Amino acid sequence: MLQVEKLRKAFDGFQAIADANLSVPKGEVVAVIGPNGAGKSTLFNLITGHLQADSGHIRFQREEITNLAPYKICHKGMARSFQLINIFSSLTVFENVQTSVLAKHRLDRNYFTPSRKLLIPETLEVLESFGLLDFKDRSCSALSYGDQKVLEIAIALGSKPELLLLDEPTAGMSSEETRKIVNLIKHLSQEKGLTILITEHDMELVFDVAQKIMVLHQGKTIAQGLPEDIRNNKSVQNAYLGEQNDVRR
Ligand SMILES: Nc1ncnc2c1ncn2[C@@H]1O[C@H](COP(=O)(O)OP(=O)(O)OP(=O)(O)O)[C@@H](O)[C@H]1O
Repeated sequence: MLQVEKLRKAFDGFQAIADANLSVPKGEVVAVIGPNGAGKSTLFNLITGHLQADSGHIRFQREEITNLAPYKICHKGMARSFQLINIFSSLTVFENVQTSVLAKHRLDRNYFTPSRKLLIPETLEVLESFGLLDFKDRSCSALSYGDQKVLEIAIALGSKPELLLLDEPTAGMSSEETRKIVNLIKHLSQEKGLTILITEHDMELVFDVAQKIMVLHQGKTIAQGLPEDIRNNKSVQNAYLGEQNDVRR
């Protein structure tokens, strides 16, 4: 579904992505792991068009999407959540999800009908599937951190994507909130057949949810394969030596 080939990106001469290669098969959960500063967020920003690549290729559903604008990539069926929660905190839970459902149907610029009257059943359906129906009229700022993250994923899915990118979805979460996100990822993958690309420092989570793992080190893909192969890979173990997150744990 997604192929990244020989991708490169430098910031003022610093090669943040030096040679990234990644293949995400349809229907799988694929994790990108790597020590701090390996280039995981930069890679995500390149894939979603939030950064421009210097060279290399990104193909989504066999179509070249390298350096397209983020909204064009989104309309092709890719959605993401960010490392820091990215919701409109002054809007209600319902309004946040409705905004993304409207965008999917390209009704966010409909000047003739008040947008709050559009696509109500579809918005309610998304809220229900995420267990957020009871909170629909609440201001987002009143939600717990964990529920805000669930809401952010619900917003991303409001656009009915084929591929969902999750950038460190459990950063800063309690173990209970983390469990909720793990269950959500499994549900979206197993029940809804969604393809998911995730970056995460929590190795327990990665080995629990991912069918395939790609390891990034100093901007280069150093390994890509089944979780067990990655766990036993010597270069991966070396890349993690001295790091807080030991891949063998
Ligand atoms: N806009 C930027 N300008 C300059 N350098 C940047 C920029 N964005 C990232 N970098 C650098 O690129 C490298 C990779 O950063 P990136 O955030 O992609 O790593 P990461 O693997 O996501 O790290 P972490 O796990 O800590 O989130 C780092 O050295 C970072 O300082």
